[in-house]
Amino acid sequence: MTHAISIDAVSKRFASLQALDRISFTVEHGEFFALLGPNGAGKTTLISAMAGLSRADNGQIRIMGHDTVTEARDARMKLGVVPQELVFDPFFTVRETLTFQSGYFGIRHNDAWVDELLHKLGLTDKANVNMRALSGGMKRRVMVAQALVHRPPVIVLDEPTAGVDVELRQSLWAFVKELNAAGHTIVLTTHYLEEAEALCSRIAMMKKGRLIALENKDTLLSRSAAREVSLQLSGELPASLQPLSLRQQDGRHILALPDIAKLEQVLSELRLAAVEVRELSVHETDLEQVFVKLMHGGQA
Ligand SMILES: Nc1ncnc2c1ncn2[C@@H]1O[C@H](COP(=O)(O)OP(=O)(O)OP(=O)(O)O)[C@@H](O)[C@H]1O
Repeated sequence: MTHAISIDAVSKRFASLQALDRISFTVEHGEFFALLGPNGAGKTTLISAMAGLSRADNGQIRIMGHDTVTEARDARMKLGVVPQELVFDPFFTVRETLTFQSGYFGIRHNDAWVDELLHKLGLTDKANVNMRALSGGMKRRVMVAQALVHRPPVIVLDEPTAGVDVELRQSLWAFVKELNAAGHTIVLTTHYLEEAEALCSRIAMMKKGRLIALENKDTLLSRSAAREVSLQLSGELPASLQPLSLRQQDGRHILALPDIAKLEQVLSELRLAAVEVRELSVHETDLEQVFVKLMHGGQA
């Protein structure tokens, strides 16, 4: 039984920097998988190796069973990568860009699928506009379309929502969810835990070239209170909220917020007790801390 993606002991070094250090994991067919990590963790380097754009020093990567080095073309045909950077030829129209990309994969007469992609990504009325005349968000959509011209079963999105407005973010996720529901395997890299939480079933965390954790989302969430609410109050914290209290800090009460809906309950308990909220802020627990604590067996 092949995996959608299999990464086995992959290492890569740039001069003295160990960008990937014996990374191993698999992604199953139809999975929605998140790859998280701070800047410089090695996510993009790993994606480049998956796409055959760069070569690992050691180890093996297979896409739908095809080795990215010895069966590079087959592996590439099975994979669509939405790059982090906007890479395009400014003089081509959107349709030309997608038609050329189809040609790159040896696909002719791809108009019906290109039309469908344009439609799904809200680009139909931009089909004949030059790339350079598009807004950043529109260019980002073309990057997504470009990654899909060859109908790849495995799709990797490298921080597709960085610098993207809320509306595009939502429509992009709706589209990616649709692709996943249709059976595509999705790998998403992001800095945002919330995005990974909302979309993915498993979450991997990289740091300094290493895979430091790999968890089912539900396991991860059940083992960590990922959010906290900090409250400055006019009076005492009501007894009913004591169980949520984590600590007091600079005159503020810090409460655990297992899910955002709990905030409503916190506020209504305060109202009932006639305690006024002078200041309120919600913080994400740093994901890295969550993972590191999990790895060391502690509670986050
Ligand atoms: N071509 C290269 N030459 C030298 N060093 C490189 C090269 N490409 C990446 N690196 C280095 O490898 C490390 C991993 O970079 P990479 O871009 O893979 O991280 P990332 O996890 O994708 O980060 P980000 O979230 O910022 O995109 C970084 O320290 C980076 O500077």
